[in-house]
Amino acid sequence: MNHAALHFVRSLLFLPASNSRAIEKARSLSADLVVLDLEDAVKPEDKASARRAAIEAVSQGFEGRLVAIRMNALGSPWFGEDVVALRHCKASLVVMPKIETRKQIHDADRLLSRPVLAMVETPAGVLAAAEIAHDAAALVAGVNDLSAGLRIPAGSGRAGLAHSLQAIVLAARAQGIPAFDGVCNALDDLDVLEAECREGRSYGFDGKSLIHPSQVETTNRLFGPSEEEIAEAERLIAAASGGAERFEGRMIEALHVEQAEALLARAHR
Ligand SMILES: CC(C)(COP(=O)(O)OP(=O)(O)OC[C@H]1O[C@@H](n2cnc3c(N)ncnc32)[C@H](O)[C@@H]1OP(=O)(O)O)[C@@H](O)C(=O)NCCC(=O)NCCSC(=O)C[C@H](O)C(=O)O
Ligand SMILES: [Mg+2]
Repeated sequence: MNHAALHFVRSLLFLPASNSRAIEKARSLSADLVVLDLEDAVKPEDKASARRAAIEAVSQGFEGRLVAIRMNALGSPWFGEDVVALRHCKASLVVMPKIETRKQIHDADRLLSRPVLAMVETPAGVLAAAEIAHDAAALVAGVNDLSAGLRIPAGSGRAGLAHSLQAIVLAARAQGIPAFDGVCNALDDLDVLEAECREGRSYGFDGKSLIHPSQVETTNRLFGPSEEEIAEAERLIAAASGGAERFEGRMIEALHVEQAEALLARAHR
């Protein structure tokens, strides 16, 4: 399912819907999409109050920015009540964790009547990503669950995730939907975040999932076109005359003009 505004999202800020201060803080931040979490960030005893808080928060609006609610997983004790509550709430988007089949998204889409972002965060989910992407509004990598599922030792970096992350981008691109990288757990080291943003963008991700306000600026900057990229795109469009030709020491064709135009549209947005 296509949801146009999602194509311009660089930053998805997750926060526990049980944390009222974080909800208030998120209203003043420049995250492109705020995700109010009902799943892993919320303790079992707080699930019901977090659900009420999330619904109340979206009913108040979010200063014009996109807002989603991440439900509890299918098969969890809270899924049914989440569905009932979300059906009538004002969240424009829903995030579903631990998706492993296309049917799960298809059914949820019908039940909830709004676009569903599918989190791909299990080995089975990665293997089914190409199918899931048919009915999802976007794919979101869940790197914490995926690392656990793949038995990647803690602290060993993202090398072991590369194949899965690239499979997620490939699946999303094949269906023309956005793909978002997973979170960076390092809260106090923006160099680690910056390296992850650069790597994620080099894989083709459109943006990244975040867990703290301090991560928003870096992510928006690195997933948005830079001044240099914008200037180069403008020069390329001005110089291009049709087929294959030389431009600043490299070969360009019509597809490079299309890429430059897409980059300028993203920058303008
Ligand atoms: C990680 C945290 C628990 C850290 O909390 P804490 O140390 O208390 O934060 P600070 O004191 O630095 O907070 C400063 C102020 O900023 C607000 N804040 C903190 N985090 C957020 C946020 N995410 N969004 C908005 N505002 C936030 C605090 O309220 C403070 O405000 P104030 O009191 O007014 O000064 C915490 O950052 C946190 O809970 N982060 C989000 C965790 C989360 O949502 N996790 C679930 C998604 S991640 C995931 O699992 C993805 C996937 O499923 C996977 O498997 O990978
Ligand atoms: Mg997860």
